[in-house]
Amino acid sequence: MSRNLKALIGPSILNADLSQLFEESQKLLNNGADYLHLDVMDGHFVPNLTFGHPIVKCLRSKIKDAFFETHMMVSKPEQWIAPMADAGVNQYTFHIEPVTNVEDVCRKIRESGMKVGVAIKPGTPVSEVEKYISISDMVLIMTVEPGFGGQKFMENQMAKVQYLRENYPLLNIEVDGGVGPSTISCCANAGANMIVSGTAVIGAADQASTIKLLRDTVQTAIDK
Ligand SMILES: O=C(CO)[C@@H](O)[C@H](O)COP(=O)(O)O
Ligand SMILES: [Co+2]
Repeated sequence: MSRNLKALIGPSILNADLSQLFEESQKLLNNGADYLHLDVMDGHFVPNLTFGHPIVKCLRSKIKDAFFETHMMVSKPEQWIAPMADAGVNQYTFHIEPVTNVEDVCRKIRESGMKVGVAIKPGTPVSEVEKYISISDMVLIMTVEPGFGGQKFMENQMAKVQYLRENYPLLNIEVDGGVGPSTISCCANAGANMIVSGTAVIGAADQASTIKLLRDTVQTAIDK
């Protein structure tokens, strides 16, 4: 794999104690998280609700320098670009499934100063997202049906990761859903370099060593 790639671990705070959002987030960063993955759900694109830009803005007011990725599980991603940029988001990752003009959304995200992530659900073919790689900074391959933390990792999604890594050696490929110590080798060997992990990190007795294990496994596969 290309040595120019970097293994990055972005814990999801979805299953954390959200009444302590700042403390939980700061703890993850102190324990070595490379970035925070913030799951935004609108109750329409997915059957669950979380939080939006006002909460992200509050978190940003207390955490100045961490990289924030918002995973936008929403039906109208275009609607939240400006508010999320204003809230201090660094990367805006959105699902392409409900969007008719993906190029437009990518351009608007970039113009607002954020990085662009494009995401697909397990049922969406990789060819659907491949079209947008040249105008994106990252592709997210979901390894569960989006909507809830704590689900079982879908190993059959690794074929998509493998295909992308073989064809795009420098692409940032993120996986999200059911990723933890027992599934990380699968992700690393397929070629993912950006790892979202929720329950496995939040619930770990030792967060720092869990984050390190995830990162070391991925970096070792990259350096092979
Ligand atoms: O986007 C999602 C779920 O829709 C994820 O970010 C998960 O919330 C990650 O949590 P685990 O599956 O690792 O518990
Ligand atoms: Co997510």
